[in-house]
Amino acid sequence: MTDRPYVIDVMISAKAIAARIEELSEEIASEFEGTDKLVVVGLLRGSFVFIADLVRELDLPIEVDFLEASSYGDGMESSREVRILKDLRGAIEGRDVLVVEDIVDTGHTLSHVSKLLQSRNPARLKTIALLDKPSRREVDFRADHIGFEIPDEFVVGYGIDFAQRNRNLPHIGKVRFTDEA
Ligand SMILES: O=P(O)(O)OC[C@H]1O[C@H](OP(=O)(O)OP(=O)(O)O)[C@H](O)[C@@H]1O
Ligand code: HPA
Repeated sequence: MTDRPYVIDVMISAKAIAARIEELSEEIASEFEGTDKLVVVGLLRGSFVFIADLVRELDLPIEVDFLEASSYGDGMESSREVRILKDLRGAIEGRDVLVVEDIVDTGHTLSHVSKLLQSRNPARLKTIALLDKPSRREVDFRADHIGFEIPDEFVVGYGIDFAQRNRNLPHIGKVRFTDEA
C-alpha cells in the first residue's frame, strides 16, 4: 500500500488554516475565560503543528502537556485499537483541560482518549480537532470545536502523515494515487 505512487493535491491552504485558527482561538478564549490555568493537551504525533499554532494565538494562562496515542500504523485503515504510547506528565484532576487533535476520522482515538482523561476527574474537559470527517464515523463522538469538516479523503500535511511521511507540508493535502485508472 505505502509504496504505491501518489501525488498530493492541496485541500486547505496554509493561509486558510491560519485564518481559521484565529477564529478557533477566540472560541476557546471565551469558553475558558477566567480559567485558573488551562492544560492544553496535544495528541502526538499528528497534532504537533496545530497545537503549536493554536497556543500562540491563545490569550489565556496555559500549560502544555502531551499524550501519544496511535491506532493507524503505516496504513490507511484504523486498527480500532487505540494504544497509549506516552501518558501525560502532569495530573489533571480538578483542572480545566483542552485536548487538541489533528483529525477525527472513525472517532476511535479521540473518543477513547476523552474517556480516559475524563476518568481522571478534570474540572472541565473539552476537545478541539482541526479536521473532522463525519462520513467515516464508527463511534458516536463529536469534538466540541472543529476547524474544518472534510469529505472522505485521506489527508496529509500540517502534522498529519501517510506512513510517517508528509507531516511537514504547510497545508492540508489529499492523497491521490497515480497508478489508478
Ligand atoms: O478518528 P480515528 O479514526 O481514530 O483517526 C484519527 C487519529 O489517527 C491519526 O493518528 P495515528 O494513529 O495515525 O497516529 P499519529 O498521530 O502518530 O500519526 C490522527 O493523528 C488521529 O489521532
Ligand atoms: O485522513 C487521514 N490521514 C492521515 N491519518 C489519518 N488518520 C485518520 N485519518 C487520517
